[in-house]
Amino acid sequence: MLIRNATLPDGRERDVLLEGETIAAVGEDLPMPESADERFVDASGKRLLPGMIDAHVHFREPGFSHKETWETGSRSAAAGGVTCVVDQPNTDPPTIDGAAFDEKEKLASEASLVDFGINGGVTEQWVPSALLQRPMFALGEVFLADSTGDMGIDVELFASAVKTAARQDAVVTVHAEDATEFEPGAKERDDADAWSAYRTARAEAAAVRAAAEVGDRFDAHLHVAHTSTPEGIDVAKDHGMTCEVTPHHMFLSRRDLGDLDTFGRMNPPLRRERLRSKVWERVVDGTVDIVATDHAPHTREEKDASIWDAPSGVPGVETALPLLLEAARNDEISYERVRDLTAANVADVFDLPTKGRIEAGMDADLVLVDPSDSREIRGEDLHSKCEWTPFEGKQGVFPELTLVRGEVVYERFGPDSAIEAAEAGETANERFGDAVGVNVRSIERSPDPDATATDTDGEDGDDGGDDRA
Ligand SMILES: NC(=O)N[C@@H](CC(=O)O)C(=O)O
Ligand SMILES: [Zn+2]
Ligand SMILES: [Zn+2]
Repeated sequence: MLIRNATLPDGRERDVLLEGETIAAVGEDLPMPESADERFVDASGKRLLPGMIDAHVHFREPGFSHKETWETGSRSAAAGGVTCVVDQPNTDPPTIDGAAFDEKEKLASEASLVDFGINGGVTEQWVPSALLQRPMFALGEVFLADSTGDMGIDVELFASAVKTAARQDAVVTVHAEDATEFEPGAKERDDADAWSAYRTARAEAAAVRAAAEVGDRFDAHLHVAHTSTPEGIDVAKDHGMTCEVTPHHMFLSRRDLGDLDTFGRMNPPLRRERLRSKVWERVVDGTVDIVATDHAPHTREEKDASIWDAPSGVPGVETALPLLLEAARNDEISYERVRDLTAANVADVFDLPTKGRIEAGMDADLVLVDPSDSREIRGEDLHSKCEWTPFEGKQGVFPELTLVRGEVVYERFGPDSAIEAAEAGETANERFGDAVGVNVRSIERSPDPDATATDTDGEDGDDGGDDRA
């Protein structure tokens, strides 16, 4: 494929030539393809970005396929310009041992339209040696307070997990809320804002501080998931941790709960508008490392309950890049910053040397958008199983074309897309032969074979069940 005259995030206009799964060349006036099998895309006036790497999704399989599946979640990702996702461990069974990891990896390999990583989780029953022997993306999200799945753990188990991960150079991603800082008085209320009043902003900063202490002790790479407050972000960065921000904490606040009602319940919760705007400042100015969606779908029926009974979490994988591109189109953030937050920095934080940039030799994970084509976001147009969005009515710039390692996985106007295949009742595998998605840790991503060594000072045994931490 030759993509001609695309505007790159830094504003240069270039041709991009793809060969197989990789970007073969980025240059000016590259020769037209000779073979009729090769495709030519005129990208004049359009923006080409590296595909988003979403380091935080909950695709719900195995266990909760009524909420989302690898097929529907990855379809939603592809349509939103996300070419690689990282799945979190609060499934059923939870991804805490070898068998659960293998089961999830099989499901993802068979159905995912986009590349993926699978995280390993930590509970009293986790089997660290089995997880670390596998192509696990990172450890996490490790829950310092209960969220969906009730996988909250105490600080001692957290410290032991961080110690184990640090010895193997695995990143640990942390859900940082400290339940001892929640506000029990809020439980008297039953309006949707009570959730935000209950799970306080100070609970985040306290947990980030506690995590930082543990991280320092073991010289570990800690990454704080879904930071939602300026203080949480600042504490994380002051302690040398990396951090992510979700689209809902960038673009929504407690003011929106009047409309969202219980559909706006998530962990950490929406914050005051004053805090939201300071979070956004830190996204724009480069303090925040990455944007990750925490795509956490639940059905309408499940969300339509009292604020204390509704499950926590909102979908977001399909709307994150479109919302950021809308902000870029309105000069609220630069395209380069969008590239860094959604791709380049993610590849750096999680060490994915062939992803996140449009350069010769990199994976051909690409998104083409027409910046003048801003559309209203409507839940019914999205491809996730949950069919609703907290961003209903906002504007977004959606992809025209999404490629994963050179393969078209989404094309808005063309027939050659996996989404069309799905809509015609074909699976992605039927349309493309082999599955498109590949576990990014299992394909030549680990330059140092010792980095995945299994021996951890003899403390953890084989792939057995008798080595629980
Ligand atoms: N964010 C949420 O509110 N919910 C997530 C879990 C999580 O990320 O804490 C979910 O899996 O539903
Ligand atoms: Zn979380
Ligand atoms: Zn999450």
